[in-house]
Amino acid sequence: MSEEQELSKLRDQIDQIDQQIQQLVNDRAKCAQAVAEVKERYAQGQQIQFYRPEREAQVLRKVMDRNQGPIANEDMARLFREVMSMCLALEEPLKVAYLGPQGTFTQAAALKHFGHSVLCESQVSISDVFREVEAGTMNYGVVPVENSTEGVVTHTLDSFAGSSLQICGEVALRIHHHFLSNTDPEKITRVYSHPQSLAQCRQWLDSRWAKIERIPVSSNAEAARRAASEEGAAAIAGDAAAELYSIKVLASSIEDMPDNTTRFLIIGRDETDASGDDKTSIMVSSRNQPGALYHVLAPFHEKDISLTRIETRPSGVGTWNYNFFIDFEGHVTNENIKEVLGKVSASATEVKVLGSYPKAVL
Ligand SMILES: O=C(O)C(=O)C[C@]1(C(=O)O)C=C[C@@H](O)C=C1
Repeated sequence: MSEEQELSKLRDQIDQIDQQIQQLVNDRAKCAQAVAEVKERYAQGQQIQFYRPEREAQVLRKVMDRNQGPIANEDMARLFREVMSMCLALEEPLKVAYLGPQGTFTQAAALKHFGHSVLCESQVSISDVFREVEAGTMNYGVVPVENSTEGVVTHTLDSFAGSSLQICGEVALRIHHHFLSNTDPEKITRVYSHPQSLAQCRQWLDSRWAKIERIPVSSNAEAARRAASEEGAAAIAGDAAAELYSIKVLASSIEDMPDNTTRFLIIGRDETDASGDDKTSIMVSSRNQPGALYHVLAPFHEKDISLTRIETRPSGVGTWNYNFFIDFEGHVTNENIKEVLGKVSASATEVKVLGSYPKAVL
């Protein structure tokens, strides 16, 4: 057989398989439409929850568990992420608010979590994301909460104190920063970026661009926007911003820590059912007395529950009063978690469950 003949035979096979995949994807979409009809039929005047974070996590975990390759587990899960996103859009086109502007890592996190068939709308501040979701103008919101190099995003944690919103998911995103400019490198006099990104690339800048001015701006996307149009300016930003503002990548992945990762939270108005592999976030206000944190944490140790994060923030009430933000493994409906929370409540002035949600799959 000639090369031409061999290729033609294989391409015929690919055409047939594509036809089957297409048919099956549409069959799946029809099932999702039928699911929507059932949800509507049983709604009884209640707000219908078309988006089901726990089910989506289960579907993606199954995809990864049964995957045999040669396509990598994560790549296969991303494909199904998009299929499910399209199916959900047939049930209800979701509106998702994110900390903008366009081209930020938070937008990338929103798309990674929900897939590309949702309507993403950028917001100016974290408070605006909370407000839009609380008001019901947007179905869900995406906000950054912590970075592996720079630590916690305090504004996000503080916003939970006065909000009724629930965390219904988390996304982790590897953050790659690039040094961008459309100017001749010899003529670069300043670099714009968000303060956290400047900090995350400090050593790289010190060693290569020690003499240029570092100018903090409100977002990396804003940095790229300015650098794209200003002579002598550079920006530190990610792929999406570089693409959006057509700005050249002079050096890529310049972050000081190679595993630089940011974690984002998905916030919504509803509680999420258990998916089988969940996390819970709580906020504990405690009395200003010796051993306060010990009494809050001891019940977790007694029940052998893994804490994944703990942050302390001034409560804003009186002086030297604190809120502890604690993340741990498990779902509020698990019996052992209920017991632990009962004990924590006994030693605290307030325990607020910020949400139980599936651990990030992708
Ligand atoms: O199982 C459901 O409740 C569905 O609506 C179906 C489906 C899916 O496509 O698999 C779609 C959206 C939900 O977020 C979860 C899953």
